[in-house]
Amino acid sequence: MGAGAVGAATVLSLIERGGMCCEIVLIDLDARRADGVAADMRYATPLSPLVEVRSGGYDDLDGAAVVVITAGLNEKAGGATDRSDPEGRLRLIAANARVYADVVPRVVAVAPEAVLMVVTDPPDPLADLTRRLAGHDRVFSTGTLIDSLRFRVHLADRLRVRPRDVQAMVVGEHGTSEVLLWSSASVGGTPALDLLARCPEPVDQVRQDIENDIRYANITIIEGTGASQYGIGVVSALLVEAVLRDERAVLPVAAYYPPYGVTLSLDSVLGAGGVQQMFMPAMNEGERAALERSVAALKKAADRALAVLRE
Ligand SMILES: NC(=O)c1ccc[n+]([C@@H]2O[C@H](COP(=O)([O-])OP(=O)(O)OC[C@H]3O[C@@H](n4cnc5c(N)ncnc54)[C@H](O)[C@@H]3O)[C@@H](O)[C@H]2O)c1
Repeated sequence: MGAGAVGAATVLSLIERGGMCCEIVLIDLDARRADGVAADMRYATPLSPLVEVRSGGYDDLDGAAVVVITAGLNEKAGGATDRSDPEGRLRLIAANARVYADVVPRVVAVAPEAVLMVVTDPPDPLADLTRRLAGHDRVFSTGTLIDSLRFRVHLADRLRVRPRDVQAMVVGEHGTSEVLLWSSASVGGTPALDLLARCPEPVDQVRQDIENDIRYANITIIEGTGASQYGIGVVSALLVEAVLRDERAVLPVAAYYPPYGVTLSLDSVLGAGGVQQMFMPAMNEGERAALERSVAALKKAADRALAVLRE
């Protein structure tokens, strides 16, 4: 759902990773856009493992295993590109909640068994709204996986190692209140903070710089290209695969966590049916307090999303 920048990047990544999907249908309010993107992608399929890519309408979701929802305003269109604005992506909540109030019931009517993956910003409160609209729990959002990858990339840069070998996680909101788990970040078996302490720059300054790079990465990208799309496209394709293959992959994606009564990212086990279990990762006192603040921000945001249903 949504054949814009993120939807298109997700489909391209699914085609290139290959082999998981036999049929991909692109749907957009702008049917000509969905037609154009699908036609463009289809011409690449002779070079990929067998997959059918086409545009369609809601009826074509009959039997879908996963529905990826990227429909809605992005940060640039919704005026959420000011680094000094504590709201960040939450500025998009009312507009995109209205889009979801339109889209989700129609998706669920045709594809009642599908797992619903929320990508549209702000993804965590929109996942709460989606659960409510869908009337089931097979709902998750891409959460802070993209932020965690950004954390790994920036740490790797500073430490001059490859990002694949850095373990680092961001939890809570995919947004300004997100929490970087510095206390457990590591390279091989060594704490990342110990390694940073060997670098010439003061550790506090490096931490601050990395936090800013991650928290506002979307804005940096948008200033250059108008839409953050390629990284999230790869992430979305990987998550679709984890569901279709019942991988039980442990990833920081967001799902409803009953002890907090809200959707947020923790260690989530992703497989058939969506998120199957969630664990609270190890964190120090400061990180725990920051997570509580993120939960409070997410609860308010979820209420704002639900308020759209009462309009
Ligand atoms: N979760 C993440 O980490 C992450 C990362 C990047 C972008 N995003 C978000 O993803 C969303 C999409 O971004 P984009 O850059 O692709 O935007 P875009 O404007 O390129 O595409 C959005 C598409 O949604 C369609 N749309 C709008 N309302 C619709 C409706 N009611 N039914 C069907 N289609 C509808 C539009 O026609 C458009 O083609 C934004 O909210 C953006 O902020 C999230």
